[in-house]
Amino acid sequence: MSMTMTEDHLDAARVAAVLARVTARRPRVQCLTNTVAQNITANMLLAFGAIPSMAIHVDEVAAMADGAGAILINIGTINAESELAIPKLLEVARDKAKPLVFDPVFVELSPLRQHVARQVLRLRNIVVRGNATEMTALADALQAAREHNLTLVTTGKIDRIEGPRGAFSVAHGHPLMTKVTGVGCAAGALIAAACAVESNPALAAAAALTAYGIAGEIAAERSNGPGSFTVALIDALAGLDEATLRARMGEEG
Ligand SMILES: Nc1ncnc2c1ncn2[C@@H]1O[C@H](COP(=O)(O)OP(=O)(O)OP(=O)(O)O)[C@@H](O)[C@H]1O
Ligand SMILES: Cc1ncsc1CCO
Ligand SMILES: [Mg+2]
Repeated sequence: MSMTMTEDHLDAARVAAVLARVTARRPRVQCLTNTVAQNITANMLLAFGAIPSMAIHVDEVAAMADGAGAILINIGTINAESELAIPKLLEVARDKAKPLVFDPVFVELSPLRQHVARQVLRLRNIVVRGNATEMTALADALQAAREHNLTLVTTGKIDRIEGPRGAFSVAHGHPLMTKVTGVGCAAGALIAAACAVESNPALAAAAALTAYGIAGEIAAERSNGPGSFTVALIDALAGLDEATLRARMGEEG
């Protein structure tokens, strides 16, 4: 997606303020996500200070989402049952005005995923987080959905965030983040947790991705490859403080 707005500036204090609200309020994020990324997503949410719930049964997802601070829908391993659970989550998000983050995993690869993504994109006020391939495959539907307050988050070497109330670029992170499956999926969950405590979704996404990217930079310095990087990423996210954010964001002195 091309940037059409002047970008906002994010400083360490604003990131730290969002992180502090997550830690203080411990929002629960109801995640309907893929079977590959469930574990890393739940652990990353805990490291971030949030509470994961990974319920998937079609007859209980609405109840589970009802008291949650935010909802994540990720179609990475969509199956016949989760296809039916998705509309139930959309209904709760709409009726209870809950933040909803949608991750259109591999939407470029199948007509079913295209169909489901377009159903989800009919909902107002959602955040869509995908990589460049996924966001490009949905370009027309994303463009149309901007009419109803969509926030677009395209991750990669530089994360691009664009919503009705602001636009940000986040240049933090490390290439090892692409060598562990589910790191992108977990990013969507962190954005959802931030949206539970920050009403501007673009700011919430930028704060979450800045924290995640900086945790990735720290983890890369402490690890020897993708396996140890995964553990180090969880540790680094859990250990982030405002002084570290300031130093990594060039605000020292
Ligand atoms: N080349 C890179 N350098 C630094 N950070 C990166 C790079 N590529 C991705 N990231 C970071 O990795 C995280 C995941 O983004 P990515 O775009 O790789 O997700 P994804 O492709 O959906 O991943 P997956 O589906 O495998 O979980 C983001 O926080 C992003 O900023
Ligand atoms: C590898 C994989 N396959 C379906 S979902 C997933 C996790 C990364 O998106
Ligand atoms: Mg992905």
